[in-house]
Amino acid sequence: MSVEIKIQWLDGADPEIKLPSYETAHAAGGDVRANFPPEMRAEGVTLEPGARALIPTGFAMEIPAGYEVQVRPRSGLALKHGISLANTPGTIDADYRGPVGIILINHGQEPFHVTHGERIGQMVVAPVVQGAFSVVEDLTDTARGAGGFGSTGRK
Ligand SMILES: O=c1ccn([C@H]2C[C@H](O)[C@@H](COP(=O)(O)OP(=O)(O)OP(=O)(O)O)O2)c(=O)[nH]1
Repeated sequence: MSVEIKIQWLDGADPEIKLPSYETAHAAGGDVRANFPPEMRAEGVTLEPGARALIPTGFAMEIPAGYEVQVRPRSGLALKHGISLANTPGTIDADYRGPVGIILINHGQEPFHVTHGERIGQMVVAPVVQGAFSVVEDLTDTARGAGGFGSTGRK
């Protein structure tokens, strides 16, 4: 299934850069690209080891109510270069209309150069269920009870 996600290019964005794109027929995530303003296009951004940076996508978006967009790392960049997102998965709310940015972090040992148009993350559209949080005196008993944080061991 698909839902319409409206994209608006922001001032200074390069409209030649592709919109988030599904690279295979059943890809869950659409790859999203760095879209730098004109003054940054030539040099891009270099992330030193341990550094993080907000990388612009160049667009704002309108997600239908009842959905979110999750921004996730790309496994190839993670494996080869240690590049992830500092807040993975990033959450784009349906009522957000500001610039969408990708918070890259370099967990690798080498500087990583982000070029204009490079695919830096992937966007997964997901349904949202809001919780109706309420205070109660007692919670129902379960076999697990308070066991957690490794209580069942490692094997
Ligand atoms: O990787 C991200 C994460 C968030 N956002 C935008 C969309 C999202 O709807 C908004 C707020 O994100 P979030 O709720 O994660 O941030 P917050 O730190 O709780 O800020 P706020 O108080 O504005 O909600 O920022 C991005 O562009 N990229």
